[in-house]
Amino acid sequence: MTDPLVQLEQLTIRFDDRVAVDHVNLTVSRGDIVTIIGPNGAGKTTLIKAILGLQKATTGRIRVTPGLVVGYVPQHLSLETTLPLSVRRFMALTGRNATDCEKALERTGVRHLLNASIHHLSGGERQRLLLARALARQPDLLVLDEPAQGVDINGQAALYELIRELRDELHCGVIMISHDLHLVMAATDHVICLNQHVCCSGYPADISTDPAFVETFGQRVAESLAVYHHHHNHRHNLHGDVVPAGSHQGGCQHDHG
Ligand SMILES: Nc1ncnc2c1ncn2[C@@H]1O[C@H](COP(=O)(O)OP(=O)(O)OP(=O)(O)O)[C@@H](O)[C@H]1O
Repeated sequence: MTDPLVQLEQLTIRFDDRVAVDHVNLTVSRGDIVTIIGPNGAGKTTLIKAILGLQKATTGRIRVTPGLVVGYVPQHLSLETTLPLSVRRFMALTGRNATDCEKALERTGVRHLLNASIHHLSGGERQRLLLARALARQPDLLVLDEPAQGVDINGQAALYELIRELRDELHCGVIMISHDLHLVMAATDHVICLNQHVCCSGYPADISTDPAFVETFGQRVAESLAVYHHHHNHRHNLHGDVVPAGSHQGGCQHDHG
């Protein structure tokens, strides 16, 4: 099924005179797992915030299916550390009943922590709790901002596997930001390499061999993911600005074809 949940059309977001997101087209449908990769400051979180309705478009359109239920796992969770807060209470803040909350915790593998203080959770446990909170809403769309941060390497693979399973069970769409390139390549249907604008996008196997990817992430990363060459019509520097073809400024090189 290809029910579009979110469509971005030529989305551009500027902060003063700086372009954070530049003419991005993107569709997330039910059943999709779309992963956004890109260097620091590439506009990934800004793009996600636009999908969540937390950031206005400067130009372009953000279309969201009416009544869309979104489950969001943020990059940072700021909590008042002096206030005691158990996992049970944290989950109750979703407004879902205890059974739904416990089911969600069970599904993400942290039900045994029900009475633990959320301030004492490990990085991996915290991510699974945040995923359970998102899951308790029975979302149509899961939005995950670096879901595997603080998770050890074995745990990362398991977490991405869990995300795939949840996609299948809920038949939801998933859009996530990730820096774990190897795991992303294995666990994603569609990758978008963002550097303000979309440098390259497609199936993981194609992206990993795209020169735009090589330019953005460096030769070493690219070599570990295999490389092929195709046509380019421009380059851009490390700030994401387009520079004329043939220029030797560092950055990402690609076409929009
Ligand atoms: N509210 C804001 N006001 C002004 N500038 C902002 C605002 N939010 C983000 N920016 C700028 O927009 C650019 C993109 O930021 P964003 O957080 O989207 O990048 P990112 O790709 O998620 O980076 P990272 O990988 O480091 O998390 C950055 O230069 C950032 O400083």
